Amino acid sequence: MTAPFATLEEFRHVLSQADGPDMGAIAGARDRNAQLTKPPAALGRLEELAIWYAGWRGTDRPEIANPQVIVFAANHGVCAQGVSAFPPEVTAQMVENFQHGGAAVNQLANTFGARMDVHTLDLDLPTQDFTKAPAMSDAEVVLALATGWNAVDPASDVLVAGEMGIGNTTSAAAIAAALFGGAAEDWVGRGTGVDDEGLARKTDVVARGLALHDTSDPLDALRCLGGRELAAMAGAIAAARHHRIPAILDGFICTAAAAVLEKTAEGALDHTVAGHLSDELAHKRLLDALELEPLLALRLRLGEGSGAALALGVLKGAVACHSGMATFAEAGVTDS
Ligand SMILES: O=C(O)c1ccc[n+]([C@@H]2O[C@H](COP(=O)([O-])O)[C@@H](O)[C@H]2O)c1
Ligand SMILES: Cc1cc2nc[nH]c2cc1C
Repeated sequence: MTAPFATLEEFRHVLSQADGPDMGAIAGARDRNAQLTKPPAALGRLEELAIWYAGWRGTDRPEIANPQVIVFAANHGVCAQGVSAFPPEVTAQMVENFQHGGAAVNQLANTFGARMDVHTLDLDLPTQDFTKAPAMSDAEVVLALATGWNAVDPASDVLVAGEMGIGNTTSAAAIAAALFGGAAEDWVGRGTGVDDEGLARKTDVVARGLALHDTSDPLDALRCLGGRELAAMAGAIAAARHHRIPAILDGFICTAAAAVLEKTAEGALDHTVAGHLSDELAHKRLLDALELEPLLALRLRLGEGSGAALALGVLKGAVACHSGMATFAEAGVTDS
């Protein structure tokens, strides 16, 4: 499928046109939920999840049969500043690992019955170092958004957008600071595990990036501070909305990319749920700013879509209960 935008302004327009959920399906799902063989609200958040899912799928009794995990990989010019515990070549090496099924996310996607696709975005062409120049041109960021958009299978029924990109927690911290304000140190964390010196360098890099660029427009924040994989995740999450495919957000980098959409068009993340709380320090701040409550908190800080893939298991459980359980009448169980 070809992305319905060729410029940032057209992308903005697409976001502004997004439809809401099917209110009839939500009402039907609420009604069904009330008849299932359990005390009222005994399945807690699973009940809300199933009703939310039903609304986006447009049926009161949905199924999850075709979840799609997509991992987007890209490289970052800002790595030259010494902001990661690992060298940039690890990005391409991990892509090979994904392709051979050897990464954590391969196992999690398999465990929860998801197809997994890997998309590289010009790995040999890192973005510009954002302390010196905008990370991407208009054309580059639009191309990355479109790559993400086009990667989504319209026939899938859940999207997990994950990423791999050495240096990208620096990019995500800078974007989060540009979108929500606060100081660089509020948003910078240890990523793959930088030491105290590395953390101080990273904080300075983010502060310099924020000082250099006019990021009052969220899409400019993405272009000037982002990476191609962040733009691709934003494009994929926007495409999911277009196709009425609920999406599960992953960790700090994925949430920063998604936040660009919400800041561009309020409500743009209504079809998403926060899969987990990452151990990257500022993820909590970012989720709070977006008023998102994560499904899981397992101290993961891996990326790749791993936390969201685990949360897919929770969502599948919620939908299976909702659509598969018997009603009080069907089971002959006495209602209250
Ligand atoms: O998802 C997260 O919250 C997360 C937190 C810390 C690190 N990561 C992963 O680690 C890489 C970025 O870390 P860094 O230190 O190179 O900026 C990138 O490949 C991410 O997938 C991911
Ligand atoms: C080994 C490794 C695997 C990853 N997966 C996502 N980010 C990563 C970063 C590193 C360094």
